[in-house]
Amino acid sequence: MTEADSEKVDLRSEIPRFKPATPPAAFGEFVENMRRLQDLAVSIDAPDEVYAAAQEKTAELIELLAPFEAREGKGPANRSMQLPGRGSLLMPPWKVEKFDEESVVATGVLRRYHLGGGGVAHGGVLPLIFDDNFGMVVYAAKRPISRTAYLHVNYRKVTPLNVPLAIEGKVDRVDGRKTFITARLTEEDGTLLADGEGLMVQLLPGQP
Ligand SMILES: CCCCCCCCCCCCCC(=O)SCCNC(=O)CCNC(=O)[C@H](O)C(C)(C)COP(=O)(O)OP(=O)(O)OC[C@H]1O[C@@H](n2cnc3c(N)ncnc32)[C@H](O)[C@@H]1OP(=O)(O)O
Repeated sequence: MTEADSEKVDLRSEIPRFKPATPPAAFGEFVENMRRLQDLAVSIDAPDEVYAAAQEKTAELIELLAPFEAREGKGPANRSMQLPGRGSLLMPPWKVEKFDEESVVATGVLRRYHLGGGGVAHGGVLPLIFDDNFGMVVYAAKRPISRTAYLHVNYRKVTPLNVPLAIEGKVDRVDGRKTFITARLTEEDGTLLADGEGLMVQLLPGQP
């Protein structure tokens, strides 16, 4: 078996196996600094010389990091379960609080770089949170590896920034290859902000 073959799941599908990572000590702080940079990049109103200095520093950073670019599943980003958002900058920095067959709960805040307009979260961020939750529900419920066929979000109230939020998703029903999942996004006091439903379809061998 080649190294590439050993990274495939043979019993359920051929998509890459999810392998949790134990990140190097400085990785978590590096990601948090990158998140802070994202907050600043979307919010600062600085003089030209500040942008010029920042541009030089970011160019240095790119030069430092570029030689270490690795294929999917090799670096710690997206696989570090103990870090907010699994250490992925794509994901909001939320922590998984519950991960079992009954449900998956994640909590966290949305921050400045998630701003849509009017001081509240961009509507497009919510499907990302729901989709990620659905993916974890499929894993936690030990359903076969699946992809999202559809995802429907009902926006019940605007979603505030910098306020503790929680999403809880669970399997609603199963029909052959199809797993239907429902989830609710709430504030700490239980106020419903959005609810969603999705269909995850089991991948067949050979499906990407
Ligand atoms: C420790 C572990 C931690 C884990 C952490 C990791 C978390 C990571 C989380 C990341 C998570 C990210 C996750 C992501 O974001 S996955 C990325 C987003 N999703 C995609 O890119 C999927 C693209 N689409 C496809 O690949 C195919 O269309 C799929 C595979 C979905 C189905 O194509 P396939 O050719 O295989 O199947 P089929 O067409 O015969 O359909 C099969 C059945 O399904 C029914 N159907 C299909 N579509 C729909 C629809 N739209 N509405 C209603 N029904 C629909 C269909 O009627 C049929 O039903 P039935 O006639 O049998 O009754």
